[in-house]
Amino acid sequence: MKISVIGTGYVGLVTGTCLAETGNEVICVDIDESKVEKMRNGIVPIYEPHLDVLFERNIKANRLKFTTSLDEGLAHGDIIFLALPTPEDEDGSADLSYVLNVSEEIGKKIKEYKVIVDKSTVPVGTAEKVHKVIAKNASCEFDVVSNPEFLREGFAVDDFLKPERIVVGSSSERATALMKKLYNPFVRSGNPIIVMDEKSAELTKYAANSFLATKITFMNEIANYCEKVGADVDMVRAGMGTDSRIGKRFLFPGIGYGGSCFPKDVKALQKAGKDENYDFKILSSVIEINSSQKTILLPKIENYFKNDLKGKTIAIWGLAFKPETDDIREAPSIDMMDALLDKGAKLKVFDPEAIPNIEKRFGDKLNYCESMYAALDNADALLICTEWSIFRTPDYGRLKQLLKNPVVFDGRNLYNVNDMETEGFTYVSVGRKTVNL
Ligand SMILES: NC(=O)c1ccc[n+]([C@@H]2O[C@H](COP(=O)([O-])OP(=O)(O)OC[C@H]3O[C@@H](n4cnc5c(N)ncnc54)[C@H](O)[C@@H]3O)[C@@H](O)[C@H]2O)c1
Ligand SMILES: O=c1ccn([C@@H]2O[C@H](COP(=O)(O)OP(=O)(O)O[C@H]3O[C@H](CO)[C@@H](O)[C@H](O)[C@H]3O)[C@@H](O)[C@H]2O)c(=O)[nH]1
Repeated sequence: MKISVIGTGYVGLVTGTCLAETGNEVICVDIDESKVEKMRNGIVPIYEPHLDVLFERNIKANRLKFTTSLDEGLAHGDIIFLALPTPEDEDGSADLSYVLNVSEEIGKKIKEYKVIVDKSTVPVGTAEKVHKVIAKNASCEFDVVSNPEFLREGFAVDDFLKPERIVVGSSSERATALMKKLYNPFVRSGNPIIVMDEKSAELTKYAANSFLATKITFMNEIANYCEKVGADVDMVRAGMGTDSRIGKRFLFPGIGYGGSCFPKDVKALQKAGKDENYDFKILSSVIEINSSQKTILLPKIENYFKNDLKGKTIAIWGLAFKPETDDIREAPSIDMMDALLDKGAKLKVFDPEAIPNIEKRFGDKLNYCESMYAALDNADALLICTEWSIFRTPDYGRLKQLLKNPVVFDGRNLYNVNDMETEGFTYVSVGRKTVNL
């Protein structure tokens, strides 16, 4: 099939590449000329595990192409995917300007039947708006489908190739048949393509993200309470998660959720509720709790240094909003670094992939280090913000040798509390016993 993808970010590039992988001819369109130039030269512009192999082989096979020309993209695809940003607007709602502006162009430019597929995360009613905007100028038939994307950064290729489900919001039999033909190769193991109306599809995405953000936030509250009463959140998590009605996943407490999706999507659903005079009380709490959770370790760090962080050097491991990505959008590390800098601390930071993006945000305010151990040299304490695998089994001897004080503030509960106690570290984590303080 001939496919065009408009917007070549984390979602668009993965979508385009994976659809080329099943034999489709794909053109990806992006307005960012430098990005398109890189991709034309065979460079993947983001860090996403396993994407490079598929990317390279589909470019070689001539199934995956890149352009800055919307005209070229629209002429090519029978199915046109919109994978455009829907960032948070000032009032918390989703900014639909990218989606609607491109839709307006689509209306002016298409000359034969096309299926326009919205893959961006958008509020209920957007498919209808997109349809109207295109219809204003369109001289041919077209259908608009809502097809929310559920991939996770860091696992995006696997999530796309082996989805647990595919949601298709469509009221056109013709468009639904094309979507099924396109996606059947991805659900051969029997996972469903769930067809529903457009509005329900749009809400499914916000509901799923808001539920997951709520699940994490609930565990963060349990963790905070564990500290008050001397319970261990790891034990509570194990005890709860084995109940299949609750499930083991997304129960990991820490310094809050971040990323390009949960924070903005929870706020967008809350705002969409408000617009209908519906008060999503649970979402308001989730937003509030997550905001304070991001800096939950700050008072503990201040307390350790007797409320004087001026001139103290803190080493930070992990800056991306989660492991296996270079994405720093809404990363808890940013809140922690802003707060620590504000208190006069100096920061030596390390992340396997996110330093170029962090450097754009913080410039020369941070000391960027080449390795996790380089960050520790002469630092007064270590703070862990992201659970990259390489941090999981550190050389404790080296840690003690390099740090001025053997103290670790762990925002992701990476280490066994008893091991840290035996090794002689002062160890502060989330929802568990603090040792050697
Ligand atoms: N990142 C994720 O993990 C994820 C997962 C599921 C859904 N989503 C949703 O998918 C959408 C895209 O997210 P993303 O993370 O891929 O965004 P992104 O910011 O990584 O990428 C968006 C791309 O669109 C391009 N663009 C902007 N305006 C354009 C235009 N007029 N024409 C062509 N290209 C244009 C940008 O240059 C950029 O490359 C959002 O609605 C997001 O909420 C994201
Ligand atoms: O038990 C957990 C799981 C996650 N997180 C945090 O939650 C955030 C989001 O993590 P994750 O969901 O793994 O990453 P995303 O790539 O943001 O993916 C989410 O957002 C995407 C964009 O909408 C959706 O497509 C995915 O299904 C949804 O999981 C990160 O800051 C994690 O550190 C926790 O704190 N505890």
